[in-house]
Amino acid sequence: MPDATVVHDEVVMADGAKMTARDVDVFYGEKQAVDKVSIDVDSHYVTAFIGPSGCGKSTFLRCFNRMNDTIDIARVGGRIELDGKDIYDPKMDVVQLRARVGMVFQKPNPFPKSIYENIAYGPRIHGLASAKADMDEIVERSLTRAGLWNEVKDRLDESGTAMSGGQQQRLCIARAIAVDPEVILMDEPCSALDPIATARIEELIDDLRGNYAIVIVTHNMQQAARVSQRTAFFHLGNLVEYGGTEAIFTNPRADRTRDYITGRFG
Ligand SMILES: Nc1ncnc2c1ncn2[C@@H]1O[C@H](COP(=O)(O)OP(=O)(O)OP(=O)(O)O)[C@@H](O)[C@H]1O
Repeated sequence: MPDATVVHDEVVMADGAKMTARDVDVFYGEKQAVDKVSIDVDSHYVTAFIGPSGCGKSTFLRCFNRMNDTIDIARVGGRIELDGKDIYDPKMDVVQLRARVGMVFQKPNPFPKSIYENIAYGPRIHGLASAKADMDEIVERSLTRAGLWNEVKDRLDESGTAMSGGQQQRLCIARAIAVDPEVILMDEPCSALDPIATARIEELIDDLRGNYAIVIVTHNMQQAARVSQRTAFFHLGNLVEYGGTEAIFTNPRADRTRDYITGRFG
């Protein structure tokens, strides 16, 4: 029986959370990867999920927009709500859910289409633009927000896959933004990037903060400390401790958190 999660007062939300997870379990076949995890995600902050490799942080992240549905052997239990609505309700439209809860992956994965089409695809299938001028505006706004417009405005017809890795990742963030999400999930978004491209993504995350609830999985503790205001520490499928980032890094309360932060394991 794991110890109960240590939850700091700072992360208890008076005015309701954007997303909540309650007693979430995930199994891959017989193997349990996430064990009774409960957490609230605030819309105003960046929340970092940290912990040693294999602790279940990516698996848990994928529960928030039902990405685990795409893995045959994955089974999710417990309850996850977005604005108080059960996202695993059979009536939930998963395509709609994934527009509201967007995702950016470890490896930039632009479509093999033009830069313009990478952004326009989502708004088109969701019917967000009726005229070409509306679509042009969405494309410009999304690329501007992702800090990419000035670099690409004269080559919107070029392929998204011909850009640098860092630009591709910002394109993927622009693509997520284009459908007006409320939550953006980022699964190790910088792990394939060099330090300069990483710094730009970290700045971008900071710029986006407040407009979207952002949840980022990272095994880079310095990155979690730089970009997040909330940190959740996972170990062996358990959520060990959840609190303000500064408190987690300077004054952790659980022994397992302290050992990880001070480099004693993981
Ligand atoms: N598609 C899958 N099929 C079977 N087992 C999986 C699958 N994905 C993850 N696992 C297992 O679930 C556990 C948790 O993995 P997960 O990737 O969520 O951890 P993580 O904390 O994000 O690790 P990392 O930082 O290495 O990505 C691990 O034991 C992993 O081997």
